Amino acid sequence: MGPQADTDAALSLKSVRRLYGRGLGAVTALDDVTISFERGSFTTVMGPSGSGKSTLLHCAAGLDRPDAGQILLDGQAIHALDERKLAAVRRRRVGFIFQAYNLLPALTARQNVTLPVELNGERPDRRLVDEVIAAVGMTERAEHRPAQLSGGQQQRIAIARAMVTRPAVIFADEPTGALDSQSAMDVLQLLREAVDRHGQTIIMVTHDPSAAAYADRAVFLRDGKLAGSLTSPSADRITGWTQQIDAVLGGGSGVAN
Ligand SMILES: Nc1ncnc2c1ncn2[C@@H]1O[C@H](COP(=O)(O)OP(=O)(O)OP(=O)(O)O)[C@@H](O)[C@H]1O
Repeated sequence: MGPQADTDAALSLKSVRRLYGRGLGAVTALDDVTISFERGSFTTVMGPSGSGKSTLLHCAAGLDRPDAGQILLDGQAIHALDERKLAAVRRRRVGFIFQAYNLLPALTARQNVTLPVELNGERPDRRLVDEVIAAVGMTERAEHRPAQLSGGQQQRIAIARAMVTRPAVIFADEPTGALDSQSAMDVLQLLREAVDRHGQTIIMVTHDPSAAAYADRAVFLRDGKLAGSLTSPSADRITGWTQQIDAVLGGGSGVAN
């Protein structure tokens, strides 16, 4: 990549640094990170606890601001925006999927899906809402409230909610961390379909090599730096790669926990 961030990518970070605290206690959570995410690609971000995965996600999604560097989201420079403009970026250009689903308990599944559209001051397009609810296999249960749904079903609704604004990037933070293995596979398959059928761009943090194997690329962070990447990663290759960098750099990576 040249000296500028990649304007064609869905998301591009150039020399991004994020420091927490000052003086002797300062922590460099992101240390000169340069990386691009192509449109319509599925990337997983891996690395040991404290390596900077959440900080990367938060800076890239406009939830946090870097101390240095550039971040282009859907071609827009977001690294220097004020809080009001960043909030607009979060509402319109990104979708979020969290480990704890984060659905509103008083709303039905369908109302949870339409909420981001309404928060943007727009009227939900019924056909699009039906389409995303059908895409996650929740048509039959769309009028249920979250408490009446299993964890896997709640996460499917969270995926529909993330897709409904047709964001440039969906960020998923350990989306299968609270699910049994069958529900986890269903959710990962849905994320894969969002990329393959709908051209969605997804960036997912996970510790689980078998979840990471659904992605097109796995990138590894270590001490706030990019430590390498694998394309078309299999769970075995991810585990092997992790053992290799541990052997070179020393210490446990925690990736396979
Ligand atoms: N608000 C904060 N204030 C101070 N230090 C922070 C803050 N947030 C993160 N850090 C530090 O920055 C580093 C990176 O943290 P981050 O949460 O990004 O790691 P992570 O890879 O997501 O870890 P985990 O897998 O445990 O969630 C860690 O050393 C962490 O302690």
